[in-house]
Amino acid sequence: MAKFKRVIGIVTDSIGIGEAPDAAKFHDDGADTLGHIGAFFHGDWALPNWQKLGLGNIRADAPIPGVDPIANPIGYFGKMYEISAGKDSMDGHWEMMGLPVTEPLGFFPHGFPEALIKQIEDFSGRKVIVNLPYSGTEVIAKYGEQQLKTGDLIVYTSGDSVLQIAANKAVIPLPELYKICEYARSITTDQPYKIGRVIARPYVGDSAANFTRTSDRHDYALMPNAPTDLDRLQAAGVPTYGVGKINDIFSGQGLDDGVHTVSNEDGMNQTIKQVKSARQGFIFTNLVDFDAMYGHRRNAQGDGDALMAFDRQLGEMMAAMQADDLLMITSDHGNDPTFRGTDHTREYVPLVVYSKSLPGGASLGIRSPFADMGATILENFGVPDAGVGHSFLAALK
Ligand SMILES: O=P(O)(O)O[C@H]1O[C@H](CO)[C@@H](O)[C@H]1O
Ligand SMILES: [Mn+2]
Ligand SMILES: [Mn+2]
Repeated sequence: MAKFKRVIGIVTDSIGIGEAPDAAKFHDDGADTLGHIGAFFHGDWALPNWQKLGLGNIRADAPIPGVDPIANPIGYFGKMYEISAGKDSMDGHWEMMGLPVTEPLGFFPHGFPEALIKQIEDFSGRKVIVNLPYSGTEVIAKYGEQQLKTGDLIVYTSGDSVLQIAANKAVIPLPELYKICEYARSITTDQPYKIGRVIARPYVGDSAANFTRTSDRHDYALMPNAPTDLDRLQAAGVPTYGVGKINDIFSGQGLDDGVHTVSNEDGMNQTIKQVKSARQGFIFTNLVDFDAMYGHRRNAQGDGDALMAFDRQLGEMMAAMQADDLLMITSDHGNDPTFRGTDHTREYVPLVVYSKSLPGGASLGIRSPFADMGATILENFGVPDAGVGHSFLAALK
């Protein structure tokens, strides 16, 4: 019988806790999302609920300003580093679920090859402009007015394996944008492209001053190339439920059901709603605002405010939890809002684990790969794992 009837896994997307052992390989040495947000606030901010679970105890040697270690955390705490070739959301989430991404995904720092662009132009009947790495808000501010006049497609990428198409809904209706993205997805799945995600980036507005991206963004990810822990749970009859971007990241594979969300607040409300319901099994939640609204925008104030808002909802969630619930909070990569550039940063991710029926107070140490999370969930539900991760279930005592 499962030790915990329900496991709730929350990914605070892009909240790293200091440079990973291989950060230099990614030119990310010195990155520290949580530490630098704390420093930005001069310690004058607070994450009291997360801190109670042990967030500040993860690196007592180099405390996060404003989130000090405490004497008796009620949760278990540690940090993890990933072994995947990249530092994108897919790498992080797939690795959590037992499938590290070892073959690097296609990465096009100078834009996509002409032949691919031509295929997209031929299919859509529209011209492609930009075709360079860009911040998504900057690219529409710069080229959105041109798009309004011409109906051209704004194609851009980033430091991740992504092909993104920005389209003003007034000139390129949403169904058409989705169709073009589905087509782009279908031709970039295999080598020589093997692009992690094609992303539809709709926005509204009639001038650079008011262009605003909308929440009907859609990610078309590669299908997992092997079974993940979600598939293993599902095959064993353990219910699986995704909140937010989870369904997109796994292309729905291994998920029984789920809900898309419009914000972190909505994501937490949806998760709390499930916790208050009779649902059992694994609830997997992604909170993407930290990443999309603040990390990539290099907005430390916004990131910190969003973390404090999350912490308040975390308090609500802890109050709603039952004795046989297990909560895990972690992240998929870093995105230091004080770092150069606008890309993800290769960092450790925090791990805190909590249940009302456990005493807490112990360290889970430095763990790798992220698959330790999935292995623990599988062991809890009595499902054999693939041997990639190492379960820490026995340490929860
Ligand atoms: O700058 P925007 O459009 O937010 O895009 C960012 O979001 C993408 C996927 O989450 C990242 O690869 C980065 O490019
Ligand atoms: Mn992410
Ligand atoms: Mn991102």
